[in-house]
Amino acid sequence: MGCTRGLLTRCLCGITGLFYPQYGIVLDAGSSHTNLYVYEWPAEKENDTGVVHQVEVCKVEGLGISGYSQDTEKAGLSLQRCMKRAQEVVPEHQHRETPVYLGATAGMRLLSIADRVLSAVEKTLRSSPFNFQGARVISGQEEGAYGWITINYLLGNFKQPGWLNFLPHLRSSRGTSGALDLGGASTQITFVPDQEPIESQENSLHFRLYGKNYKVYTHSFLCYGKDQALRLKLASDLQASNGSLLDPCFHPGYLRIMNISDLYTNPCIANGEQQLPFTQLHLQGNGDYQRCRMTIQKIFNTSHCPYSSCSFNGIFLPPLQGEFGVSLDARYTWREVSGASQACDNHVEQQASKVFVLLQVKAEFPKIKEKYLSEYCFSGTYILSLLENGYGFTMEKWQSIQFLGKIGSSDAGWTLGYMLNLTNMIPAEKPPTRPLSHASYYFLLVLSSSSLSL
Ligand SMILES: Nc1nc2c(ncn2[C@@H]2O[C@H](COP(=O)(O)OP(=O)(O)OP(=O)(O)O)[C@@H](O)[C@H]2O)c(=O)[nH]1
Ligand SMILES: [Ca+2]
Repeated sequence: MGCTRGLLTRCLCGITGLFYPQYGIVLDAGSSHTNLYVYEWPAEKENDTGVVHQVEVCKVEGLGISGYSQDTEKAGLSLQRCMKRAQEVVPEHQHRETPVYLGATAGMRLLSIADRVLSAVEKTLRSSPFNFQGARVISGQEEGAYGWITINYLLGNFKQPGWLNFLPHLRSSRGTSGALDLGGASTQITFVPDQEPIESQENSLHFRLYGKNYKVYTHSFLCYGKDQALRLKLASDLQASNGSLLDPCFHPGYLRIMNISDLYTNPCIANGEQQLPFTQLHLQGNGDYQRCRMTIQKIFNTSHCPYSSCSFNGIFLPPLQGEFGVSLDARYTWREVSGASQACDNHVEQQASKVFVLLQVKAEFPKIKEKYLSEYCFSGTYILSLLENGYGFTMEKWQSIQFLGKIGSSDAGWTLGYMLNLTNMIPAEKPPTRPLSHASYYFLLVLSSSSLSL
C-alpha cells in the first residue's frame, strides 16, 4: 500500500508510520571502491543516541567511481546492482520517503573532472525510487569529523552518565574515543586533545552534541592512504634508480613492470617525470622489513614544524590523548600489521616464517586477491610507519589503539555520522525526557479521541 493516495490513507499512514522503522541510505564512494549502507531506526526514537544501526552493506563491484574518469557513464551503471539490493531491503511502501546520500572521498578530491563523474552517478541515483538528497565530494575535515561522530555515537559516548554503555574499555577519561581512518587515498586522525586551544584553526572543530561541547582536533592527509602512499614511495625511490628497483617492501620473487607515466597520473606526485631517462619501472621484490621502514620513512617530511608539535609535512598534531578506534576492515588490517615484519623478511633463517605467514593468510582469507597478498609486506609496514613515525604512537600508546571494523552491526566509518548530521538526528541539546514515546502518545491520542466521539 502506498502512502500518497487518498486523505484517509495518508492519515492512517501518518499514524501507523510512527510504528514503522525508518531507513536511510548512504553510498561511500571511496578511492578504491564504493559501499552502499542501509541504516534503520525506530521512528519514535530518532533523537536518542545509539538507535540507528546498519542493516545492510552492499559492496559495489569494480572500481571506485574516480576510476571511471575515462568512461563516466560506467560510474553510474556500476551502482545499479547495489541500488537494487537496497530496494529489496527497504520495504516498498517506504522507498519514496527514504533519503539517499552519496559522499565521495579522496579519489574524487584528486580528480580534476570530478563533476562529470558526479553527474553520471546522480543520474543513476535519481532514477531510483528513493528520495535522492545529493551526491558530493566531502572534504577531508568532514570525513574526519563524521568518522569521529560515528565511532562515539556507536560506542554510546554521547550518552549522559548512567545510561547503558557497552564497550566501556574504549571510553577515554574525557568520555570520547579518537578516530583513525586509513583509506586508499587519504588518512584521517581525529580526537579531543588535552591541550587547548588547538594551535591551527584548520585542524579545529567545535561541536555541541546532546547538551555537551566538544573541541576536536582533526587532520586528513591527502595522498597518504595506502595506495597513494605506495606511489609516493615508488616515486621517491625512482629518483635514485636507473629504472630497476630492488624493493624491500615486496617479498622476494615479486616482479612488476609499471609505466612511469601511470605512476605520474595524479596530483600526489607533482614533479620529476620529465627528468627521468626511462619510461618503465622494473620492480623486483627484495623483502626486508627494516629497510622497507626506512624507505617509507622518506615520504614523511619531519624537517620543519611551525607549531609546538607536528605529525609530518609541517602539520600540527597535539599530544595524543585517550583511546583510538581504527575504522577499517579490522580482520585483514590487524593481520597485515601483526604479520608485517615476517611477511617482508628474506633473511635465510626467516624465509620459512615469511612463507608461513603468507600461506597462513591465504588459509585465513581464501578469497584474498593476489593484489592484496602481493602488497602485504608494504601495507602492514606502511600502517605501522604511519602510526608510529607519522603520528607518534609509541609502544605504550599502542595499547590505546583498537582495530574496530564493526561496532555492533555497524561499520565504524564516516557514513553513519554523515547521515545522522544530514537528517538532523544528532541534536545540539539533550532531548527532553518524554514520559511516553511519540508513538505511544499519538496512539493514546487517537484512542481517546475515538472514545470521545462515541
Ligand atoms: N589487504 C587488503 N586490503 C584491502 C582489502 N579491501 C580493500 N583493501 C585496501 O585497503 C585500502 C583502504 O581501503 P578503503 O578503506 O576501502 O579505502 P577507500 O575508502 O576506497 O579510500 P579513501 O577514499 O581514501 O577513503 C585500499 O588500498 C584498498 O585497496 C582487503 O580485503 N585486503
Ligand atoms: Ca574510505
